[in-house]
Amino acid sequence: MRFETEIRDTAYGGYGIGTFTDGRTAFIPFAVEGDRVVAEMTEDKKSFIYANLVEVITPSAKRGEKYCPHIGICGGCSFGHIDYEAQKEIKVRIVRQAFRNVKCGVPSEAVSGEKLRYRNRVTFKVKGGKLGFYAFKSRDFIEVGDCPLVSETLVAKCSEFAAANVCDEIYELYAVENGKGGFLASVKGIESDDVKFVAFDGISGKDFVIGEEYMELDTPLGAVLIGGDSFLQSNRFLMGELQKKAVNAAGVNALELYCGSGFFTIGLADKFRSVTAVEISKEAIRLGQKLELANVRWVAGDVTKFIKTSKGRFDHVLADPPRTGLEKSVVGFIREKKPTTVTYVSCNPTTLARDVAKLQNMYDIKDFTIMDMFPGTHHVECVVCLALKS
Ligand SMILES: C[S@@+](CC[C@H](N)C(=O)[O-])C[C@H]1O[C@@H](n2cnc3c(N)ncnc32)[C@H](O)[C@@H]1O
Repeated sequence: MRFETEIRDTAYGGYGIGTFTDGRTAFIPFAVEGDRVVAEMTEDKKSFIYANLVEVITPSAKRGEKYCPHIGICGGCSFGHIDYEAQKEIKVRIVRQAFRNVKCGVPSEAVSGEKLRYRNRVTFKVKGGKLGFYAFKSRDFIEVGDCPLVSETLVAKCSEFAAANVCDEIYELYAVENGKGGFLASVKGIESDDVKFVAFDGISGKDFVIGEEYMELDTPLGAVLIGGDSFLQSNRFLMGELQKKAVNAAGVNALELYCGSGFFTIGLADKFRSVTAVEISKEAIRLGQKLELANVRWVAGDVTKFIKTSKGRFDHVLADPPRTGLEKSVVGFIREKKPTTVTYVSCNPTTLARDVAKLQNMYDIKDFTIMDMFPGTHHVECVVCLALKS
């Protein structure tokens, strides 16, 4: 069913918020506050609805120049239709809304860098030798050839790879670069055994590894190692600033939870007498160990299991969990261990605010930074530094 509505707000997830004919809230992707639009209901969720954007009748002043012909179709750029200054303003507001029940000052601006070509890692879908993505909320392959969020060298390398590894099935190509000519990739979802993968510096798949397994990434705090499969901060222009912000602490014993292959650990190792770094990915831990940091104990395992047996005393905890945030037991562990300082790095303001709220009667927020690590999308990174109340 089609309806016309004014877009009054923009939600986390990148949806414009309008009103359905019966007064219920309508979430409309690729619409932005200030638009007047025609939309079509796609999902009835009882208390609200989802709708597709059919036509923009009056465009909002917050609409921006289209930097890619696939905006509005591709599932990648949920904020791609919005002017960049407005994107940042909306993200800051979303963080402030998430923290409305937490007593603390939330910054009024986001730290930002380049808005295009910032990504040093990407997951393309590849079909018939062509690069693409899935369309928004679907499994329909759309050929893109390029993605303006991804560095030109990485796109070129992925195109070369796709052309050399033609397959009728869609496969997923995850690729990373280190900015000094190194590339690694992993491929997934191949149903045919006939394809022999070639043409990359290092590539891993379900049952094979060809070439290099890892490479060095230079960071302001030293070189770390990254694999074709392990987590890597994806904004090459801002990752250094994030790293310095996250390790801005000092003391005796630090505990780092969700440490990946050591992007923050190298900084903590300089500032603390001992560091315990916990991560579920064995590959990432193996790469961390290769850094040979004498005062770091690497623990491969689930954080929730680690805290059950940990007897250590820590004066600092750094946590950088996935979007789901900290498990209840991890928040409980921090409350029980009472480290003097806690740094929480998060890519989801909702779970961040939920967890900080549970710590706020014991901790003061000493520093809060919002970083726009993901221009063109609704995602936003925050670093919150907490200090134990005296
Ligand atoms: C946002 S990434 C941060 C990685 C690292 N701090 C960095 O900047 O490269 C989150 C990490 O948590 C790890 N992880 C997810 N669930 C976990 C769990 N239950 N226990 C331990 N590590 C986990 C993931 O493998 C991933 O490396």
